Amino acid sequence: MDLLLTSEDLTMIDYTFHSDEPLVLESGQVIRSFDLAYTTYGKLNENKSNVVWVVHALTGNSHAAEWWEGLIGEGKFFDPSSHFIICVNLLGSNYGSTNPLSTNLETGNAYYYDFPQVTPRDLAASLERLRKYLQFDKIHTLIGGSLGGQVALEWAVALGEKLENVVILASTAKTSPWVIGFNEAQRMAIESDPTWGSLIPEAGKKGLEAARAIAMLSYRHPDDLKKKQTDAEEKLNGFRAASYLRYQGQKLANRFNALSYWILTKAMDSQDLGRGRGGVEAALQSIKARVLAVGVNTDLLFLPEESQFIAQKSQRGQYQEINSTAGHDAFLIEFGQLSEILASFYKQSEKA
Ligand SMILES: CC(=O)SCCNC(=O)CCNC(=O)[C@H](O)C(C)(C)COP(=O)(O)OP(=O)(O)OC[C@H]1O[C@@H](n2cnc3c(N)ncnc32)[C@H](O)[C@@H]1OP(=O)(O)O
Ligand SMILES: N[C@@H](CCO)C(=O)O
Repeated sequence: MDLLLTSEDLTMIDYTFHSDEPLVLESGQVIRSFDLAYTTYGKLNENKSNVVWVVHALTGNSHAAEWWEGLIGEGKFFDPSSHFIICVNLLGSNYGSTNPLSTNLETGNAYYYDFPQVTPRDLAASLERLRKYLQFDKIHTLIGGSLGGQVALEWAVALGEKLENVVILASTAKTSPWVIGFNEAQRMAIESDPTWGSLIPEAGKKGLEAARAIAMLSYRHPDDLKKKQTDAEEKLNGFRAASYLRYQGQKLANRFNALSYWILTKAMDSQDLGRGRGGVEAALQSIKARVLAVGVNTDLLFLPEESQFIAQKSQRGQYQEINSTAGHDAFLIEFGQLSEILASFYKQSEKA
């Protein structure tokens, strides 16, 4: 496909990529064919050297300029007038890519609970299909946070010299028991929904509300809740923090599917960059690109030490920290700091 011809202006364009070639997953299972919904912003330059590939987090979608509005857009750090920005809805997610509600070609019915387990490495392999299709021999920057960072790290190892810079935000090279525990508690909440197990698209919806409420406690910091959810008046019931979590649960359940949530939290759990590569350190050392790992000082989920480790063990790694009371989700919120951190990272590469 010639994106030089299709991206004549700087507006957002939505596409769907279809792969007919079977994808063999780490588990040994095979997805016979799949779709990836993706969105581009800006215009590819002639030597295709301005590609910025964004990988979204757990419940994100390909509309990166919406959920990262402080970072992508006219006058923003990643400006479509100079960068060609692409973001793909991850396989398994319900924003247009093949997911548990899609048709399983083996049966002719929707996958539902038969959707195969996917890992961040599998998700990276699906992105690689699209890169080849688009004939991008180089990616200038690959950037992702949280689950998106896990996928980006996996892809950075596989891309080798084809990748120049990788930015990993609030993420990890190997999922900690703490994160797996949070995710398991959320899946237990989904399982306890009496509709879970039935073949309806809304299966597990109430359970997903509870799962998101649990997750929010890991995405925020106690100081953030104290600042925003303290009750002014004396009371015995009806606390702000309680209605906040209930609201957040409903907000997610109204836009996200519990089966996709299940698949993607399982993917998050399974991250081990060193699997089959002689360990995590060896895998990080094998990355050829410059690596910027960014932690959040108040992240209670993916700890800053995990980002520091990525930077320390990568050959060309550096660490920066976001200071925020927002907790883990600061990578989706603190645009000013993120822009400064990125500017300083690229400035150094100009000097090198
Ligand atoms: C269609 C799509 O949305 S696509 C996917 C986009 N999402 C993503 O990519 C995922 C990444 N984004 C996120 O996780 C989030 O949007 C974040 C982290 C960036 C910001 O989170 P938010 O929920 O907007 O912020 P915050 O935690 O401050 O909560 C604010 C919301 O809670 C509501 N709220 C705050 N306090 C209370 C309370 N005590 N009781 C009830 N509701 C409350 C606010 O009214 C506000 O509601 P709104 O979202 O309807 O405007
Ligand atoms: N808040 C993020 C998850 C944390 O990385 C999301 O909903 O995708």
